[in-house]
Amino acid sequence: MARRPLRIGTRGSPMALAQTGMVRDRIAAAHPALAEPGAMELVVVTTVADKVLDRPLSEIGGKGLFTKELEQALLADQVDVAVHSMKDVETWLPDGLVIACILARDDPRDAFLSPRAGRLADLAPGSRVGTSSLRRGAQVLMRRPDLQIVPLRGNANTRMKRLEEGACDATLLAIAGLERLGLADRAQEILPVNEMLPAVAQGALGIECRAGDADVIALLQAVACPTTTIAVNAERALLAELDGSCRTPIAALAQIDGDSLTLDGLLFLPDGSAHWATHRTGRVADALAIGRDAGAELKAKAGETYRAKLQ
Ligand SMILES: NCc1[nH]cc(CCC(=O)O)c1CC(=O)O
Repeated sequence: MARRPLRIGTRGSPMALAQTGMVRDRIAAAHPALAEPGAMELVVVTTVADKVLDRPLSEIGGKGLFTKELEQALLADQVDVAVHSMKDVETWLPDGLVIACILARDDPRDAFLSPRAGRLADLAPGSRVGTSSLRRGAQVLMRRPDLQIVPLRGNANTRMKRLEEGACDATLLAIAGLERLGLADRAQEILPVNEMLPAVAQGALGIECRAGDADVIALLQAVACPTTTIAVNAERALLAELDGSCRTPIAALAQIDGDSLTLDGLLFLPDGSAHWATHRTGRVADALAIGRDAGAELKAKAGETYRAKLQ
């Protein structure tokens, strides 16, 4: 094959490099020609999220921070594909770019890490839970209003280090990320989804590319997971209905069993003082409509309270 190398854009954090390496290996396994030396090349792109570590994401400008520079590199033809955690991908993509494929989802749940307690329920009253995620903070406070939420920023390795240094008594991280880092053994407890509903698309990786790159889109289909794609698209449809950004604490998880789909969604006030829930079951074929409908239900339920507190 005389084509130039497939340039794979990635963030430079340890987790991003680990997951991009996994994606590259899956592409190589599906396309022997791309497994040849030099046929694929990783291009590390630094994003704002990798630089600004002192303020919560919700204040700096949301999850576009993880993806913007990678998208610019795609549009400027500096890379051919960009690997993302789908959780970090904005609800609306820039013109000219598409998510060409979503890979099989890893465990979507959140893990509890603490040197002080084996379980979230066992933390002493008043303990400091470090998280800058409004979604995680709100759900912790729903169960344990006695705990304190303190900000904790940085990539997963940085957060674990700050936990060890005593910046907080416990933290929560996606188990999928810990697994990719080979650090799943740090998890004291994996929280069930009825206690800690994950972020939209948590645990799923996606590959973005230029909408006109038909060859690239075609070759990526070999690593796509149809079930995960449907589930993630249902969750993203819910998010889109709520105009969700990182400023809006939203959790959603779609699960597929044969022809049937269940979708759970939660919308919170950032301080955990109120929340609204939706639970849907339906047919896989109606996934997008179920997502949109569930989002509309949450919006209607939250109504004025939500608009007044969040806008
Ligand atoms: N916001 C950063 C981020 N984006 C995706 C993951 C986890 C891995 C994934 O969902 O693919 C993480 C870290 C975390 O939340 O613990």
